[in-house]
Amino acid sequence: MAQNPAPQPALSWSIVGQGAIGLLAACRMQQAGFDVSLWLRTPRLLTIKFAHRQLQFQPASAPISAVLIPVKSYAVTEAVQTLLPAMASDAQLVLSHNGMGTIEQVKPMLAPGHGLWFLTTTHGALKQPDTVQHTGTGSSTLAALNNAAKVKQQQVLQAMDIALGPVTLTDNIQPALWQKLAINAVINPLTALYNCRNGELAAQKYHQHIEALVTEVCKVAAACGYPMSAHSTLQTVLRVISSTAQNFSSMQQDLAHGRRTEIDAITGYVVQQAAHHNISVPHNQALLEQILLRQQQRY
Ligand SMILES: NC(=O)C1=CN([C@@H]2O[C@H](COP(=O)(O)OP(=O)(O)OC[C@H]3O[C@@H](n4cnc5c(N)ncnc54)[C@H](OP(=O)(O)O)[C@@H]3O)[C@@H](O)[C@H]2O)C=CC1
Ligand SMILES: CC(C)(CO)C(=O)C(=O)O
Repeated sequence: MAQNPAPQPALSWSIVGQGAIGLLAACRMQQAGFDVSLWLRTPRLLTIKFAHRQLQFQPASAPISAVLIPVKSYAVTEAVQTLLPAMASDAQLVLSHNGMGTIEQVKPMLAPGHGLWFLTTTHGALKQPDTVQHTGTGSSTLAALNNAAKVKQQQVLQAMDIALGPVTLTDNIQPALWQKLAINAVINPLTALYNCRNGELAAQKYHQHIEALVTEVCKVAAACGYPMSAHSTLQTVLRVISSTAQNFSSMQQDLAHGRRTEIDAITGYVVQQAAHHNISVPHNQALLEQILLRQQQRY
């Protein structure tokens, strides 16, 4: 007779940084009873206000058994490098960020027992000094990226469902990442360039440009083995423009505050993959150059 697998004991979780998404996840997990600590550049006790309550987090200490890494795409490999000496031999690592390219960089850094995951989310969060706000209710897609992850699936899924759920577990994260990439490759650079809220991109004057960007991303996705319909991807992008109309995108905010953007992992990734497959992407190429120039002037 088939038996249900024995329930696995909950893991202790560490979360990297004190950014918006990481603190949202940390607060929700602590409120649900999880043992959560923070991996900060300077280890210390951190008090954060969330939903009218003050929550306290201890600094993470070795050995780390599970870690959520919700840092900007360009900060992922350095974060993993600094975590490695503190990680248990069967530690679980969950990457979570906008943009692409980090999975290939992180995989070879890990020991055979380290489980690797990717979680992509549509939740929105805002960090202000000592406070984190849940600014947009969303959902997440999660996938195990190696065999050492599959062994701990039940525990990681249960924790991520509390942190940034509801979570859909998938065998292959790539289609979800390409869909998110198409959204970010349109909204982020355009709002950064025109210094506007997401909703302003619904104006007719931007429609042709958006359609051209989406068509190029879909051609590149197909060449990479993830075909996406240009028509339905465009509808998805327009839906996100409308559902996040009042938001300033992360790239608009980064440029406005003189911070480094994630353009390399978003439009840069599209252009790099296009070159690899000999596909012409003039609209994405031009946007990449414009944002890099703005970033150089401000960062
Ligand atoms: N905010 C949102 O609503 C959403 C964000 N995302 C994506 O999620 C990712 C994270 O976003 P967000 O939370 O806004 O980003 P933030 O930059 O606000 O947060 C990242 C945090 O991680 C810290 N950090 C980075 N590297 C290390 C390290 N090696 N050790 C310790 N701390 C480190 C950063 O510190 P420091 O500043 O010192 O580098 C910062 O506090 C991004 O890719 C973003 O695009 C996706 C959906 C929504
Ligand atoms: C979906 C979108 C565009 C919401 O603003 C986003 O992910 C971002 O700003 O980085």
